[in-house]
Amino acid sequence: MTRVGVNGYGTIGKRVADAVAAQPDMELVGVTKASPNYGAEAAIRRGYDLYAAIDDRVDEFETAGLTPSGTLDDLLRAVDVIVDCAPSGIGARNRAIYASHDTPAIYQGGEDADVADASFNARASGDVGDADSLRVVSCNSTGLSRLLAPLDEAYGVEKARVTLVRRGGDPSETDRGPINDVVPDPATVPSHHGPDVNTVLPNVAVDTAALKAPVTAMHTHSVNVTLETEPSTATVRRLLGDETRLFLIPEVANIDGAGALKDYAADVGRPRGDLWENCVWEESISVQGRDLYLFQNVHQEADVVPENIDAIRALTTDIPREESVALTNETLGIGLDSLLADGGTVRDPVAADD
Ligand SMILES: NC(=O)C1=CN([C@@H]2O[C@H](COP(=O)(O)OP(=O)(O)OC[C@H]3O[C@@H](n4cnc5c(N)ncnc54)[C@H](O)[C@@H]3O)[C@@H](O)[C@H]2O)C=CC1
Ligand SMILES: O=C(OP(=O)(O)O)[C@H](O)COP(=O)(O)O
Repeated sequence: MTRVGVNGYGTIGKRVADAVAAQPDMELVGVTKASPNYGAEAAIRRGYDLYAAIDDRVDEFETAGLTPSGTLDDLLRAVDVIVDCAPSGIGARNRAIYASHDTPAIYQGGEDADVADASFNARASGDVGDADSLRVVSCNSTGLSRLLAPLDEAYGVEKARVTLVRRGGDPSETDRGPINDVVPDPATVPSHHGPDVNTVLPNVAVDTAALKAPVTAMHTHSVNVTLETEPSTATVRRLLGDETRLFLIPEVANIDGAGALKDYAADVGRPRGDLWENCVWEESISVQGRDLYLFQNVHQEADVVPENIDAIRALTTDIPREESVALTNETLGIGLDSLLADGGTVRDPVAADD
């Protein structure tokens, strides 16, 4: 049983905590919060042991009636691995604390790649060897790595070009922007996403350009990949459809954007309406010569969560990657196979294309 702590119970941390608690081979020892806000109260209501992320704030928790089980140091003494889910940049500052306890650590994509011994994506990374720390690449890079790895293996990727329309902030981030604009962010090319993908897929040529839009639900990627061979549209659809962490949205489902996707996720019982899979519009997948085009959406709050679970196993056990992925998928319920997929309007043109 791997004893796990989560440092930073925010958007990512609370989801990672739930996912850890669902694993048969992991024990969630506790979670930290920096302040005794509604998130701290919710953690206690969910039955998680709450620790103060910052030593001298214990009084604040006590005053709020949320007496913590201890501080981050206490948590680190009780775990085999810590998952850092603190705000971007704080993870790098926490590194020395984890090192002082000799505690293996997993960091998130808001940190620079050199925060850890290796960057990680369950589908794309090679063996992590004897790494003592891993960094799960960002939500957008996770979405791109899951897509590009099978394409490169099957057909070879000569060059991928991706335009990312990023959500301005998460639904709870009222202070985020833009409010009424679409902003190149960064205005320079490439954005950090292509180089981030290369930390797990070093041999795949990928250029990324990014914008921010005043939406909160999901990121949208417009993808063009020049392949080294000329597969048919049908075979690419089949290849991507066989990937467990890619959900091919059937045309007949009439899901036209992030609003309907999140609605569907909630309707089928996903916790918090989370979509752990990349969501690829099946009818958008088209091959012209060696050029592949498609649109996909990425739920930024959720897609890195299963990757964190597989990163924990990669860091602390000898369980083979495929076994870990299968167990994570099974315990979380990953693999949205739409009941509509075989009866919809999309399959007919595919059959004709074969
Ligand atoms: N929100 C997103 O869309 C995604 C975020 N990430 C990355 O995940 C990491 C966490 O991001 P979010 O969950 O969005 O942040 P968040 O702001 O929602 O949550 C961070 C949590 O850390 C706590 N915290 C503050 N100071 C701390 C400290 N010194 N030590 C420990 N905890 C502290 C806060 O109380 C808060 O609960 C960042 O690296 C981010 O770039 C990665 C993928 C997607
Ligand atoms: O890791 C993320 O995005 P990224 O892949 O664009 O770096 C998360 O969506 C966090 O993005 P934010 O830095 O806008 O909060």
